[in-house]
Amino acid sequence: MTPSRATSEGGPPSRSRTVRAKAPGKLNVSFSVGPLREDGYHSVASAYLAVSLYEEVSATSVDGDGITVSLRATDAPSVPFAESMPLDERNLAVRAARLMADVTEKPTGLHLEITKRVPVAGGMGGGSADAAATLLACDALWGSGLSREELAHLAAELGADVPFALLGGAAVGLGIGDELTPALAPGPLHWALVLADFGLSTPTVFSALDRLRAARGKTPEEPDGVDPRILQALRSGDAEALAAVLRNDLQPAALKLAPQLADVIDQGAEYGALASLVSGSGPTVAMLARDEEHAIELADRLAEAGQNSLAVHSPVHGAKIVSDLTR
Ligand SMILES: C[C@@](CO)(OP(=O)(O)O)[C@H](O)COP(=O)(O)OP(=O)(O)OC[C@H]1O[C@@H](n2ccc(N)nc2=O)[C@H](O)[C@@H]1O
Ligand SMILES: Nc1ncnc2c1ncn2[C@@H]1O[C@H](COP(=O)(O)OP(=O)(O)O)[C@@H](O)[C@H]1O
Repeated sequence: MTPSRATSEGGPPSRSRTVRAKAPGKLNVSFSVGPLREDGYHSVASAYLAVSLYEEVSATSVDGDGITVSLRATDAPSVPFAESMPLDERNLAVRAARLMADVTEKPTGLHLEITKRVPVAGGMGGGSADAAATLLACDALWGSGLSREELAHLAAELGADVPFALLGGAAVGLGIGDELTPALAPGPLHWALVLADFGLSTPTVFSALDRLRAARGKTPEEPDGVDPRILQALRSGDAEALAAVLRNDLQPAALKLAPQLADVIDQGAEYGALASLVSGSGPTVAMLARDEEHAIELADRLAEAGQNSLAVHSPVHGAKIVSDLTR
């Protein structure tokens, strides 16, 4: 889609500059959920891994003021209903640009074009990756010169997962998932992902978990960090050790809302995945493989069986600038 561009009437078209940035989707290889807090969030302990599925955002300076956004047709045919992404002020990339403009007191006049590769509402933080890439792109475009730390503060205002999309690699997230400590994970770890043809809303999945716990008379404890065995498995890049300790407290709630995901998890076991896990609030299912060849083989078999699947690796870098062009 071509960005609509307002030019000053009668005058020559202004030169425009485009900064392109990319940021990765994520998996939570461990996700412990504590009690519901007064602000509507849950305290969590998350072990994040950035995966090789990247969102890209092109930020172009345009005449006039206002922020517009469009979806770029992607070369990855696998993103289900990418067009369901909101193309207005609700878009996380637009919210990120608006926040940058407010904080740095820059005039807006901006068009954002998003290349979507991470499934929408898939539990892989695609919108968060768009927000992180936008923060970086706008910082460069407007010459704001914010530090990584200042950008991380802005990221946390946009959503629990946004700081990790900025950081990338592997990290432990406490608080609501936004208080990050990088983790050692030389990797590589290889996965087959199964993308669903529907989305799950993050708040709905958290609420479903609260209801499941209430029905069982369970009061959740404050999470006291990530299981050291997870961090050890990440440090050693040992896929089999990691497979034995993967954890996602949201999984039972996602399965309650979308029972068909249990079949996908069973399929992973049948096809020889080391372990299968719902990613974040779902519905994407991540299957851990022994190595790259195994991940590709798994993804191929799943595709033959009619699933929308692809192989990815982790960890990968966080948000970064890809190009900076003036035309
Ligand atoms: C579950 C996780 C796991 O990484 O990812 P996704 O499955 O969404 O990708 C995250 O916690 C999601 O992070 P993110 O998607 O950025 O959440 P936000 O926009 O900040 O919050 C959306 C809503 O989710 C719920 N929420 C989110 C984070 C958290 N620690 N507790 C919550 O209860 C709240 O209802 C909140 O209003
Ligand atoms: N840039 C964006 N990309 C995707 N979804 C977005 C974006 N901005 C806002 N949204 C809204 O946020 C919801 C969840 O976004 P997403 O990050 O894709 O999933 P998840 O939170 O499951 O990782 C979507 O259903 C969509 O309505």
